[in-house]
Amino acid sequence: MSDTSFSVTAPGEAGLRDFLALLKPRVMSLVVFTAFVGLVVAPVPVHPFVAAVAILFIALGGGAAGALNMWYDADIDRLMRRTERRPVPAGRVSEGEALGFGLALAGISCVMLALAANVFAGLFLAFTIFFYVVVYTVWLKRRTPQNIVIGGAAGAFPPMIGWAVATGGVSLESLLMFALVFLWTPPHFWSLALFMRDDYSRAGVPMLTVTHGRPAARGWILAYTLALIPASLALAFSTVGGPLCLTVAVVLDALFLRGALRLWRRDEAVAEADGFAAEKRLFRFSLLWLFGHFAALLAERALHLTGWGGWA
Ligand code: HEM
Ligand SMILES: CC(C)=CCC/C(C)=C/CC/C(C)=C/COP(=O)(O)OP(=O)(O)O
Repeated sequence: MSDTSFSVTAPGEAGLRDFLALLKPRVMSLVVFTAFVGLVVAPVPVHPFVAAVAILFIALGGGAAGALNMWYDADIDRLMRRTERRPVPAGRVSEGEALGFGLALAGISCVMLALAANVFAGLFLAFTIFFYVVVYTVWLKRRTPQNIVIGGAAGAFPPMIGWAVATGGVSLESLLMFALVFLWTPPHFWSLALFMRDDYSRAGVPMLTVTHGRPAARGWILAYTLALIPASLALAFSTVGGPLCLTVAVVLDALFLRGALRLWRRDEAVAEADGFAAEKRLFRFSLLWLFGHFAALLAERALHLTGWGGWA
């Protein structure tokens, strides 16, 4: 995420980089990539200009959600080392500016997506922003360790939005892409929460590692990784998958499972002593895992256009 972006501006003096940081550009890059793949693999071709405009507004909508999240979370972001330098807690952007910026961008992106693509896609983007900001950030994040499981749905909607841009609707394939991101979110986030537990504890955010301890989180990471495997294979065998997707899925799933098993077996004292190296590795690998699956869908589609790829 973009909280690591530094600015030379003094407190109260917002620079362009600060407003860019409000969009959480690093996280949103993968969100937007999954939306792009959802759009491209759909069976209805989209004019390249419409596709480019749609992706731009999905990116801006995702960024708006990030800005609204940072507006609401400024108090807890101030208490965590990872987030204390963000524009709002650091005082470079006021809460009012972040709120206004987020709301304006959210409104513009949803309306423009509805006009450029279709009303369903625009409403779906609005619902996703609502889900991330209101359901996850405002309602669940500070209340329950299930926050990221339920709230994670927001991050899983973008490939469905991409699909909706092309088709105007929902399908089994777009639901399988949703399931892939939805089941991936807990191992993605909880592996990070294993080595960031103290930050969340300081801020009073009830992440699983704080409320139930690290050993429980290790067990849940393994459980979700096991659930992720059938979802990834089902997607590979669907109409948007093919032999390439299946190969990538088998390799990445095996590596993810190996990493999750390793974390599960780890002794807490050993993990603490080596600075949570294996946990950090699995977190980084989770990003590669998701990117790899969606890149494989894209490659399968490209092969399909040349007469190869796909199951048919
Ligand atoms: C509720 C769901 C999620 C939670 C709680 C979560 C949480 C986090 C956190 C706390 C970080 C560390 C960011 C930092 O450097 O400060 C992170 C990194 C990241 N997340 Fe997630 N995440 C979620 C869903 C997603 C989704 C759906 C995607 C993309 C599809 C995603 C992509 C990324 C990426 C690309 C990074 C690395 C950013 C970097 O390079 O620093 N995350 N996530
Ligand atoms: C198109 C669209 C609207 C997309 C939204 C996609 C989305 C919800 C992605 C989730 C990304 C994320 C960083 C969640 C963590 O928030 P956090 O508040 O727990 O993380 P933080 O502590 O780093 O702020």
